[in-house]
Amino acid sequence: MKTIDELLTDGVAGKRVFVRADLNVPLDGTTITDDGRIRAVLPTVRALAEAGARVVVASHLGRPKGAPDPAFSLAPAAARLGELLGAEVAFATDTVGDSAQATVAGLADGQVAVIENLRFNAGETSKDDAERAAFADALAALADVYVGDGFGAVHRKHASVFDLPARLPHYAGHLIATEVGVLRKLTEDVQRPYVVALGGAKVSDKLAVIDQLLAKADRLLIGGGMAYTFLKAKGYEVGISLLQEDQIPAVTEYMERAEKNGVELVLPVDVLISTEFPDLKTKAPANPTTVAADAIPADQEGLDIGPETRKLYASKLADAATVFWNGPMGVFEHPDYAEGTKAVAQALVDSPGFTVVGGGDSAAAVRTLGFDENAFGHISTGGGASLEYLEGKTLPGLAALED
Ligand SMILES: Nc1ncnc2c1ncn2[C@@H]1O[C@H](COP(=O)(O)OP(=O)(O)OP(=O)(O)O)[C@@H](O)[C@H]1O
Ligand SMILES: O=C(O)[C@H](O)COP(=O)(O)O
Repeated sequence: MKTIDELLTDGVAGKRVFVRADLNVPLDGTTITDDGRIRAVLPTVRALAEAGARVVVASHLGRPKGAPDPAFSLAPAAARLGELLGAEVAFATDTVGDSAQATVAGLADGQVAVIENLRFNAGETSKDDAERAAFADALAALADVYVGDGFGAVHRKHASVFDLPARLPHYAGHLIATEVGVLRKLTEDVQRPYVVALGGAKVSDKLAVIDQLLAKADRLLIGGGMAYTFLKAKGYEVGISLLQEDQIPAVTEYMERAEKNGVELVLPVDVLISTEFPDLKTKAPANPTTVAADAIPADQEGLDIGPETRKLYASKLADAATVFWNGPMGVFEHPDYAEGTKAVAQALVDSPGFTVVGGGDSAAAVRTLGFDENAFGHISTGGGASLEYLEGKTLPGLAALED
C-alpha cells in the first residue's frame, strides 16, 4: 500500500487531491457533539495543504436515502474542519454537480474544500456495479489523485471507497496507516486473555462478526442493543428492546459453539428498562427501573446494563491482556443510561493490558463521559470497520489502496 508520504515526496503542489475521509460525526441538530473523526483526518489534510495541493475532502454522514436531505448535510463538519485547520474551507452544496465543480475549480494551491454528503447520490452505496461506477467516474473528474483516509468506512464497498481509487493514483492517508498498524497487532500476536466487549445499536452489522470472534477471543461480553437478541434466544422476554429476530437461530448457534469451544460468552444479568426511549435533547430524567435480565416486561425496553452486570463485566475485564471494545453498553447520550458504558470504559482504563476502543460512537462516549483518551491503548475511528478488520476480512477500502 503506497502511503501519503510517498505522494508528498513526489510532490503534490497544484494537484487536486481527493481525500475520502469519515466525517460521520454525531450531531445534535447542527451541533457536532464529538469532533474526534474530524480531528483524526487533520494530519492528512494539513500535510496536503501545506504541500500546496488543492484538497477536496469528501465523506458520508449518517444514512440518508440516496437523495439530498438537509438533516444529513456535511456543512457543520466543513465549518468545524475550517476551525480546526485555522483556515477557510470552501463548501460545495452538492457532490458532483455545478457547485462541486465550481468549488474545486476555484481552489488555489494549498486550499481545502469539502463537498456535500456522498450518500446524497444513490450511486455511492448502490449494489449495482454500473451505478456505482458512474458515480465514481463523476467523482474522479474532480481530482487528479486519491487519498483514502476514511478508516471508519473501509468496510463498505461504496463508490468513493472502492471504485474511485481504481480510477486515480491512490495512496493511504496518515489515519488509515495508523489504524491498520495498531489493529494488525490484534490479529498477529494477540496477548491472552483476549476479551472483546460488544454493544451499540448496529446490531445486524455486528452480530455476524461474532461468528469469527468465537475463534479468536477468549471471552465475549455482550451489552448495548446487541444483548437482547441473545436474551431472546435464551427464551427470555425482551419487551420492546432492540431485537434482530431473524438472527435468533444464528445467535443460538453462537452460544452453543462458545460453550463447545470454551469461549466465555457473557450476557447481562440485569438491565435498566423503561417504557420509552429517553429524550436525548432535553435529557429529562428517565427514571429507569432495574430488573433481572429474564424479567423484562413486554411493554418495556432495555436501555443499559444494570449494576450487577457492570460489576460482572468489570471483573471479566480485570485480568485481560488484550481488550477490544466496540459499541456503548447503553444509551450513554442520556445520563440515566450512561453508567454501563462508564463502567466498561473505567475497566479498560484500569486494565494493565493493551486496550483498544473502536467505533465512532464508542470513541465519542469515552470522550463525552470525561475519560482521558491517553488512558486507552488506542481509540479507533472505525466501529464496523475495526471489527471486520479483526475478523480477518478483506476490506474493500483497504484492498482498493493495495494494488
Ligand atoms: N440498549 C440499547 N438500545 C438502543 N440503543 C442503544 C442501546 N445501547 C446502546 N445504544 C446506542 O448505540 C449507539 C451506538 O451504536 P453503534 O453500533 O453505532 O456504535 P459504534 O460502533 O461505536 O459506532 P460506529 O459503528 O458508528 O462507528 C449509541 O447511540 C447508543 O445510544
Ligand atoms: O459510523 C461508522 O461506523 C462509519 O461512518 C460507517 O457508517 P455506516 O455504518 O453508515 O456505513
